[in-house]
Amino acid sequence: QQSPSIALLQFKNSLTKSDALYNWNDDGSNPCDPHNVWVGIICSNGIINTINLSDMDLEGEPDIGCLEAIDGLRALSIQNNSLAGPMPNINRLRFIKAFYAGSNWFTGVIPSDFFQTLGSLKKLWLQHNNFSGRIPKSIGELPNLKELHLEYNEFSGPIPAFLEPDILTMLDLSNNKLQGEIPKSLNQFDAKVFENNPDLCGSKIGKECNDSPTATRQDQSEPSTDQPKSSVPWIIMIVVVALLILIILARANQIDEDKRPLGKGGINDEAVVYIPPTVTKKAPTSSNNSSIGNSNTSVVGSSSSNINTNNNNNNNKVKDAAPIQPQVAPIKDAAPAAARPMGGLGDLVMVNEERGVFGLQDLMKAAAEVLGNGGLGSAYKATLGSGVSVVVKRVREMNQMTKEVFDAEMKKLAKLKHQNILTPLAYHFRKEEKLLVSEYVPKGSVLYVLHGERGISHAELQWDKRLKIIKGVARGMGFLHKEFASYPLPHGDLKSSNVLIGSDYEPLLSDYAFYPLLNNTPTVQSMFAYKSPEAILNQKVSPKSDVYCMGIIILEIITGKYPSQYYNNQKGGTDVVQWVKSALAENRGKELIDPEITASSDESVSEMEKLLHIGAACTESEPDERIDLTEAIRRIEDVSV
Ligand SMILES: Nc1ncnc2c1ncn2[C@@H]1O[C@H](COP(=O)(O)OP(=O)(O)OP(=O)(O)O)[C@@H](O)[C@H]1O
Repeated sequence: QQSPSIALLQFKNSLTKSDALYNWNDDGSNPCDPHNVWVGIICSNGIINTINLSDMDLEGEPDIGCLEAIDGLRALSIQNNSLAGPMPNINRLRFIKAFYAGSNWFTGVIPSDFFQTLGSLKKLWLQHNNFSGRIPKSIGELPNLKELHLEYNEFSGPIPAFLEPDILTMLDLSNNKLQGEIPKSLNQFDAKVFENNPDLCGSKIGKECNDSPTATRQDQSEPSTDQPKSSVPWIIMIVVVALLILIILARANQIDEDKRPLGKGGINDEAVVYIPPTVTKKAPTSSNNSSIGNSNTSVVGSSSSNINTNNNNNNNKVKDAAPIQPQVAPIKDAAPAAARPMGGLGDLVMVNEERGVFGLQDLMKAAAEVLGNGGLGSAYKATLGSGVSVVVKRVREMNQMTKEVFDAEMKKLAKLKHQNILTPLAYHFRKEEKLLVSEYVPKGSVLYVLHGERGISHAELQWDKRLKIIKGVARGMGFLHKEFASYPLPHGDLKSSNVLIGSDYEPLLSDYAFYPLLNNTPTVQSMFAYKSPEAILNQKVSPKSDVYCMGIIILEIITGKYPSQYYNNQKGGTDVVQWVKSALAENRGKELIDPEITASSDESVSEMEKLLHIGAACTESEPDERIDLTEAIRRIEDVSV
């Protein structure tokens, strides 16, 4: 059998652009050599178990099958590149558990039985590609499948039957061309995961299925081929109609800027504009993809003439910045500030010039990527001409706010100085648009590093780092509770996606102190503090609700489990509160600690257990019985590495 290094080189040779893999060389070096580990390779005890090639600007048609020679390989990510061709031959990696191939240019029909050999597969991420035809039946037959992302493709036909729907905790089939009835076995998922499939029906999305051939097709036996009927005439028709709409929109826009949905309030932002992700992906330079970059591209976001319509020249890529965003409908919201015209819209107010001074014009010119669309609004990463990357958060429903109140709140936030608090850099206020700009933190959030791709940062998330993060979160919370002592919720939205990992693993809290800005709007309910038992039971929140949120993070970090509390319906993830509570009652706390941290720090298990107890005390369901923040911080500070 081939050696792992030969297999890796063969894989590299299948690519037409692989500059990032600069130390993958045929020089007898060992990919796991701790002094010169090959880029993207993650080893455990000298054996390759993960290959993480996300975001490496790779191009070509990857030969993944040759990696079957790497026995220990369990996770592979090629996400966010410009790879193309048919579905890569991952089916030769019979022991693979996680495969991430989102945001590339893969095309074509995947054979129905393609996944048959992949009985160990738990995570399959193929979103934002151009796959077509039916969702392979064999996906539904995977016995261990937990996460399935197929959104933003061209899949058609019925949703296949899932043999193990209860195991499936994360699913997104939105933005395809699926047809027929949504299987009842998928009822645990939010309607969002099926949206933008005009021909789907079922009680889940409130659309009755009639007996039309479309609606009943999934009950019939599968046709002999997965290929849908010729769609060429339809495509021509759609393109013509789209062009007509565009021309009309462009005219309307010229006539009266204020009549655009984004120009005036009153129209639901979500219904108005979205950036088709295939438009913002970077097309591979080596393959002939011209059709992707032209007529489609002019549809971007709105009728703005400022948008860069030449896809081959722009660097925008839809980035799956946080692969774990279960309650989020990604990439569907208004165009980023960076992609909209600013005529007469006022400018940014800079409140912190440490990262330089910039204005809306600079944001407009910046390469923008969608990071996500959370409960409070959507977030974009924009890389300015100066090379500085910032995050623009477009917050929903702050419309009742007067400019004076908003200014005052922003200035308060800008003054905060604490090593565990991310302070804003700038903001923008218009009656119908509020933007908050902050520094982009490259490592991402605790959510991402802990549960997302098992990359280098994850491997580094050992006991000492986890303790550092928990202490930093506690210190940041202590600071916010002093600064905003009069607020019912000094933070309000503390959860692992709002804890960013700064340099040297010092955590930075973000999205805090929004309560006064959101109060009296439905959006306030999206804050995580509203998932505390007192809020669920009687809509009451208090600073103790923040303590509950902190407890969830502590339990999440120590157990390594994704808390069910982050889901809207609590039907996925682990109920960390109950799980820890019952285990502690039976003196079994040790069993719950993430084996990834006990393996290398066995001597510290008793300290880890202390944190489980603190987490449990913070998540007591009765606020009166819940430990208060000062006491929690004191106990956390007592824990040592
Ligand atoms: N400054 C930043 N640097 C790097 N990543 C960020 C930054 N701000 C946000 N993110 C990441 O971008 C993604 C989207 O953020 P966003 O705040 O919109 O969603 P969220 O945290 O999931 O939900 P919510 O809106 O309820 O806070 C999250 O995964 C978040 O961790």
